[in-house]
Amino acid sequence: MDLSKLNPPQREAVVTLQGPLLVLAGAGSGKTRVITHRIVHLLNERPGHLMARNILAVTFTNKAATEMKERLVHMAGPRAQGVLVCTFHAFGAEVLREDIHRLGWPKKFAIADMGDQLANIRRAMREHKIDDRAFDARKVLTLISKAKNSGQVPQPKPEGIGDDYDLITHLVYPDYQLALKAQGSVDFDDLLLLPTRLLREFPDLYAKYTQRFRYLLVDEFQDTNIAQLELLKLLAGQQRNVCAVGDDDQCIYSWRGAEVRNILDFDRFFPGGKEVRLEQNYRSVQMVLDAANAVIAKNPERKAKQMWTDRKGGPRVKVVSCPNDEEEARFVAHEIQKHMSLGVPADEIAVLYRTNGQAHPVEEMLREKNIPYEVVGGSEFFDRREVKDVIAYFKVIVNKLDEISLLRIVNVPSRGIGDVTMERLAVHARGEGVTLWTVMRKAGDYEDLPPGAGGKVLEFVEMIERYRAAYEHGQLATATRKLLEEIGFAEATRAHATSSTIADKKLKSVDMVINSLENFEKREGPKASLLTYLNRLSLDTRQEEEEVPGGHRRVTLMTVHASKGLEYRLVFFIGMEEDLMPHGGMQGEPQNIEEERRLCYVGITRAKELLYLTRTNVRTKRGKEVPRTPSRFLEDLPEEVVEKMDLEAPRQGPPTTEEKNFFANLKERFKKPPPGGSAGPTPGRSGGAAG
Ligand SMILES: Nc1ncnc2c1ncn2[C@@H]1O[C@H](COP(=O)(O)OP(=O)(O)OP(=O)(O)O)[C@@H](O)[C@H]1O
Ligand SMILES: [Mg+2]
Repeated sequence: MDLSKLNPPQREAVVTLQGPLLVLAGAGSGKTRVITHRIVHLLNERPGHLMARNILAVTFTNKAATEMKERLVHMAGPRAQGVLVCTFHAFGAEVLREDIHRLGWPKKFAIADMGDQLANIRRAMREHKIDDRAFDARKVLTLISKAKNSGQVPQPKPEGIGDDYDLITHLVYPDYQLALKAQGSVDFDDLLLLPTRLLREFPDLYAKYTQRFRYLLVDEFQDTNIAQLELLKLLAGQQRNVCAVGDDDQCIYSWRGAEVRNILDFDRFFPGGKEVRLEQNYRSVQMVLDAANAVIAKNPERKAKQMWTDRKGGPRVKVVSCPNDEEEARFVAHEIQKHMSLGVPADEIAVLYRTNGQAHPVEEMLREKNIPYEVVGGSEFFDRREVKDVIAYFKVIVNKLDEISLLRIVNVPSRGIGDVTMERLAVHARGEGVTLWTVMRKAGDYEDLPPGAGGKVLEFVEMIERYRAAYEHGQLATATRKLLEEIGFAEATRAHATSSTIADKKLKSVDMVINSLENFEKREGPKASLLTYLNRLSLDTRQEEEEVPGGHRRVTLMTVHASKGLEYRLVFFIGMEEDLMPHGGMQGEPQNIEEERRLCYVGITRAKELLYLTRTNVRTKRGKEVPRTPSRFLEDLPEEVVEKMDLEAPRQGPPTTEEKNFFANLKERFKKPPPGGSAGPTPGRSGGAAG
């Protein structure tokens, strides 16, 4: 590897191999690049006969992990295959796959999704006689998750001060945990907490993992939570070869438990290490960088950073006022079309927004103009009812303890097994102290079931067991087609849908599940199992894409949260208004204005060459027109970096000479991504909730 492609502080970070190392630096300064180069350097130097499998690199999203792995293989050849690159959660799942039985879970544990979690919480609430319509189970789940991520058991606040939710959470939490375990499941937070327990409680496992992972690297360290830090500290062992890179100005997940102190107090958690600062920004032109710096400078309590770029000038940041959201979308689509005709590839263009709901108008306009695009995350594909049903079948087939999924599908499509039957069976299960599945297998023995119900339950059980065996032989897609055929899924869907178009849409979603199984089998080869498929799904809820013409080169639409770490030549940051950016501004002051500001900074710093900040005067909300106020962040932009445009008096027509020249110059330079660069241009879905 050519170390001359790094600047001196980057090089220092790459070649300092022993002990803790923190790289704290602003956006686009090459932090991710330091990680990839450091790994390649490790593979070359092989300190202490190091092997690729001794290296663990942790990224924030699955997509980032895949990209980093590809880049490593590109840079270092096939030997890089052995490096484990994944998110903290995927890493936890891997550890649990091998050793969770030590804690009393079945080896084939399942990962509960949000639906499973909420169902368990509602059930526990009902058992405590708490009305699950009066109290929001989601809120309880958030509180449980917060407590778990900060390494605590939820406790009600001292008497008199705590509110109802604290108390409910405290009551429900133990039942929730027990239920998950009884179902052979873990939740997302357990993917961090249980591995930590394994390393703490079993010295042999501590030895196994600390000996295996001799070098640890963590990207986006500012958005790690306490549970992740704990796991990292344990994994670091005595050698403490931990390299963390991040930017405190980009901590944007504190609402989900990210703890910026992890990076600010790195030296306290890993004493005696080295800290490297990077100051040159290689991503953005001066105009964009100036805008970003001006916005973030207003945050108090940040580690001040000097950032400079030698990409002087560049076109000014375009601040565009639009009469309404439709016009905003039309403008964005029009500009995208214009730049594409100037030679900017679609996958170098991104549209960013604060909330998923803002994507729809833009999508419509892009479709109208036949511009290929993809929406990252935000799709409720796996929330669609029919998709959930099919997945629930998979879950039951893999794990008979999964009662939540079992109850979901036992009568879907309807097969004459009603609520009364299942309630009675549940009573028997509780009475005998066995699982629901166990009593279902002998449903014929119970006399209190409605007439004929016992036989139907037995038929269902027989079928599931038959498929359990069938899926053992791989051929997942084929088995699924058979299963759906046998249960009459298509007919039932048609019979229940209000129109044939809706039925077609639903069945198409199911086809997409089968497609994704097929792709999975192709990727994994003979070792593809339904269980690993399900685990992949829970770790990477990437939207299954609908067919879009235009192949891989597409414009990307995503939330600012999902855009972390990525870069595009052209960025449209839409909805720069109070109440959106910052979210919850105006009427209710934003809960965390500093975090909103960081989010704004993250969005701006995705742009390499040209940035559009758009806003509307009026936005349609549930059919009503709501007047809008410009974002306070727009006021922070220095006048000399901004070009204002008002669409009430639209500036139509061909690109300005300024733009033309700029792109002509850059066309050559950006034909290929610079070798060894790090942030790939085509993002998928953030682990969003994952990571
Ligand atoms: N020394 C360098 N020479 C040339 N290009 C560089 C250098 N360092 C980084 N780059 C390029 O700068 C861009 C930004 O780098 P990178 O994505 O690693 O930054 P980052 O600090 O991780 O940003 P973020 O904070 O947004 O994650 C990439 O295109 C990368 O290839
Ligand atoms: Mg990065």
